[in-house]
Amino acid sequence: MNLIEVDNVSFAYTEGIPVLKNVTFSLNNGSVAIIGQNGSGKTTLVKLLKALLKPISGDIFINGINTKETTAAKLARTVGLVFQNPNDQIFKNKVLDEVMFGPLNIGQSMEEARENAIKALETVSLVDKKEENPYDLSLSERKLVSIASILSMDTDIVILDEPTIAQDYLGKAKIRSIVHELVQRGKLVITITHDMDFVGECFQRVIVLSEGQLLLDGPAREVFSKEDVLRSANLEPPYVAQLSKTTGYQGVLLSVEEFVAYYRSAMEDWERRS
Ligand SMILES: Nc1ncnc2c1ncn2[C@@H]1O[C@H](COP(=O)(O)OP(=O)(O)OP(=O)(O)O)[C@@H](O)[C@H]1O
Repeated sequence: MNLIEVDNVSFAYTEGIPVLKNVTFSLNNGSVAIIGQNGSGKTTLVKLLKALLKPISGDIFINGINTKETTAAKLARTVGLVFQNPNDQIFKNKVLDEVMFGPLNIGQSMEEARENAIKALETVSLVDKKEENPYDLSLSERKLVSIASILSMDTDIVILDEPTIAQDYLGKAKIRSIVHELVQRGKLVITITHDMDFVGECFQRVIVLSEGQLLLDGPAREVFSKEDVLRSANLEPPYVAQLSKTTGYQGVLLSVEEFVAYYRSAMEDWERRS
């Protein structure tokens, strides 16, 4: 059984104006980025995965349960969704209370919830801010608090909506390490993002939506090699992939680490031959 099964799903907010058209894919554990230009249907798709919306045709199964027969609240133990804007998610006036809210809501004891919240705050390096008001923190820190409040529930599926927005270099590095750690622990991590560098560095699989349809679905390296198809959806491969092309490299490099390793071995080759 797949963790997520999306079977021929269509959706419209307004009758006759489809936003998603016959989308089919399945996901298990690992990391998946859903990309596409503005309005291609990414946020709608993750709201469907969380049962905040229901398909008008087709079905979505989460752990075998049809989202038409459940609610977002009932899925809270399985699917955690971190909103793009932390201000839409945060409503407590103490960081610790905010991060404990989810665990308490799914029935954990006070002690268990506190323990899980502290663990989650350690993961995002904000345990020292646990007594503060989230609104006294920077936007970047608030975003990390909203991630912690999902991590504290230890769901099998973690969905991150534009996690790198408002993050500086260190914040992005922190989010990358959180994604890697979750994947290592066997979770399914889904992101929707416009940040192709983040996708290249962090995500194993890429799903491309274009005008509500699934345009590409495959390993990141394969998807980013299809430049013409990406261009037709107004998307570009990660910067490092584009840079490596200018050096004559034939494949697709996805991260700075891969670029440095390639460049180093090319220089060694060149030195050996000269
Ligand atoms: N609540 C809503 N009511 C009506 N139309 C909506 C609603 N939410 C989104 N839409 C429309 O649905 C389409 C898909 O929007 P969606 O937000 O899913 O796309 P997206 O790929 O996430 O875009 P972005 O990258 O800009 O966040 C757009 O045309 C949008 O205007």
